[in-house]
Amino acid sequence: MKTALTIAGSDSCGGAGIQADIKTMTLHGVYAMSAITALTAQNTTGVIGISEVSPEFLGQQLDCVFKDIPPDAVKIGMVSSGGLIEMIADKLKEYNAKNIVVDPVMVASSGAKLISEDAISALKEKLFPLALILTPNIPEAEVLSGIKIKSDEDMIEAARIISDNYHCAVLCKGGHHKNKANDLLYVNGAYRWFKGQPINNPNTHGTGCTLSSAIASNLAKGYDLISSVGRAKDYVTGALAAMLDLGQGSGPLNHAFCIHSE
Ligand SMILES: Nc1ncnc2c1ncn2[C@@H]1O[C@H](COP(=O)(O)OP(=O)(O)OP(=O)(O)O)[C@@H](O)[C@H]1O
Ligand SMILES: Cc1ncc(COP(=O)(O)O)c(N)n1
Repeated sequence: MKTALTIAGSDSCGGAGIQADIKTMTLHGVYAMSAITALTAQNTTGVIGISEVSPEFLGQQLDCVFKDIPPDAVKIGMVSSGGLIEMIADKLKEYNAKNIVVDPVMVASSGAKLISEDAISALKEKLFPLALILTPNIPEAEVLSGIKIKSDEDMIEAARIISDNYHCAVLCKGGHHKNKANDLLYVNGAYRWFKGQPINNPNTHGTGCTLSSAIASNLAKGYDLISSVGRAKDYVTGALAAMLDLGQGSGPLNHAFCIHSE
């Protein structure tokens, strides 16, 4: 069985973060492991508390995983401080981790800030250079590229700037852009669109976490980067199109849409 590790925050309502990642990896037939960076108290209406682990404890979790069951792919999500990011970068280098997918989570869809300013520079300096692919949404791509994104051409230019700076592939997600369903992959100096039909579903909590862990799952299974992105996009589309409606705010996806429970 192929294996994958998520390094991310726990989401008490189960739709994003570690919980979304473990569901996604499991539904891909991949054995899921976790190293938790922070506990969040949140639901579909917002985040009310964040309790970070210490860098030392995160390091212990990573040692336990890598020394025992080395993952075939690693997904990194919410990491809210510079010290945690440095620890992750040191351990990924120490264990020569492969197939690293970084989702530079900055703000929750409910509006809560999930990262400190010092962590953004640590992400750029320490973690991005280790990544195979970064998966920013539009606001994150604006912060990382330094340009405003208003058009499809701006998405291409932002992804190019980020890819050139950190020497990795960049998937600029279009959920915050006009038609909501078109993502742009920039890799090795060329771009490719992954287009979808916009789904009229306000319940999008965790779409970004789900997409990045689906990419990691497919990489773990041996698919190349372009196939992994295409397959991950199809999975998110299916989970969104299943129209699960839970909670009072922007609810979670149905990660198990492909299993019929009745
Ligand atoms: N209404 C929609 N219809 C179809 N696909 C969508 C829709 N909204 C988002 N997506 C897809 O979901 C994925 C995540 O995109 P998005 O830009 O929302 O990321 P994000 O902001 O990181 O997500 P999150 O909601 O977890 O913060 C992308 O593949 C995007 O195309
Ligand atoms: C622990 C954790 N990680 C990531 C997100 C972002 O996901 P979303 O933007 O869908 O709320 C989140 N809300 N919580």
